[in-house]
Amino acid sequence: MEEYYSQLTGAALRVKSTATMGKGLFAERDFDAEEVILIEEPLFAAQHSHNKNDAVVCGFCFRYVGSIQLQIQRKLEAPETQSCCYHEEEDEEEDHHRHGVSSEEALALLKGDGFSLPHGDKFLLPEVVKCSGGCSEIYCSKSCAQRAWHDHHSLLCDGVSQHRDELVLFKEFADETNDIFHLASKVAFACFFVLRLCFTFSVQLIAKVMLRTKKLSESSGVTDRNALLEAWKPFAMGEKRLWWEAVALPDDVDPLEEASFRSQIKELAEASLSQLKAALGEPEFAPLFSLEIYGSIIGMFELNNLDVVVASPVENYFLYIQDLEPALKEQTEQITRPLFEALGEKYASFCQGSGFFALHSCINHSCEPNAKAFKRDEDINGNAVIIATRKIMKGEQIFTSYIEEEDLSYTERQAMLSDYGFACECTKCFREKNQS
Ligand SMILES: C[S@@+](CC[C@H](N)C(=O)[O-])C[C@H]1O[C@@H](n2cnc3c(N)ncnc32)[C@H](O)[C@@H]1O
Repeated sequence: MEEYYSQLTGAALRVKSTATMGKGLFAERDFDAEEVILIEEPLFAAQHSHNKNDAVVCGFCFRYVGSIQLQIQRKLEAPETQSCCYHEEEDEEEDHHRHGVSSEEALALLKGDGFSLPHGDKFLLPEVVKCSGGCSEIYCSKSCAQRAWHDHHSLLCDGVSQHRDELVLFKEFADETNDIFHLASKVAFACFFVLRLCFTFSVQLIAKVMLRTKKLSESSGVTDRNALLEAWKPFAMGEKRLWWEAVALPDDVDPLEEASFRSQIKELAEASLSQLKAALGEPEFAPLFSLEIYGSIIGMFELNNLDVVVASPVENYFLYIQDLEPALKEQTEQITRPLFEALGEKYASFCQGSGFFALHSCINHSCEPNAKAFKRDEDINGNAVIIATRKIMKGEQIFTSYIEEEDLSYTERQAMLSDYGFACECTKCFREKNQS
């Protein structure tokens, strides 16, 4: 384990076992407060499907692409209720920000002959590079397109896949799972959302392992079995539990119904696995398609998934306009105001996804953390960035907080963390537990 992680950490960090929390990430040198501890690319990641109109980004590194004009156009074209997190109150609030300019009117302006967004040249974005296989995936550069292709996309691209129909069926199955649940709607929603995410992730992970296995057995001549074990290594390291055992029991499920809830989830995984087998299963990869492995892949996401967030250049653009000197601002807003008004709250919506990060997922929780995930202005892609929140000395373990409410009481914090499936063993909890 330490050897595998040492290839990823470099000299400043180390992954090693802890007494009570499994493995953890440790500082191998001092870090100053506010210093960047880690910048890490995801092993795999995906933009949430409901976010695709809010942010047009590279399918590999999540950088915004095209132009500010294209980004605004996509936001305006998005159907009103496309978000999975649709809240009526938010929509009402959004309406207050609109002053009678409809999306259609704003789009007509944007697409009008000779329209050019004032000061758009101060916010240049990389040109859109289309997938060479002919599907709808887009990238910010040829290099990202090639990396995605070799990493997983050559097995999944609609334009070239021999199993296109099966992949579509698998995806549709995930999309329709909310009908399968007979329990309360909140439960259905939570599991539905996880399963959709897991569709994207499991196919990406499995395609990635298959392609890497093929490459390893071609280049080094090792047996398929050994190559498969080597390709699986990054995921073998991730903390895993079977999904149907790891998932927290939702509040609205009667504890007496727990066994039935877990067995429904297991059946769901089983059914989705048979779709996945039809789409990607090749005999030499049979071990990847067992229910135990599939359940633990989904369980690993459940335990280790991290948000992928990229700030919006559209928000920065409108902030820039707002800060122009008064005469220029007035002149510019003659053109941009209708767009701003039609966008409403959407002007600030940003890129959202989830990802699996080899090192970030080794960071344990503390209710008095010494680090946090933080994006600086220059962090314009989906990489995770961890910074120190105080001076950290060589040898200390790096901790972030998994919850936002670190000031709550011991009992309240433990209750929140039980949703993550563990009892917190951090120094603050240890102190407070012994005081009470
Ligand atoms: C994202 S993983 C962190 C890495 C993990 N320790 C490992 O071995 O892979 C989260 C898991 O680490 C353990 N963990 C993290 N913080 C903890 C804490 N404060 N107290 C006890 N266990 C903790 C729990 O098992 C939790 O489910």
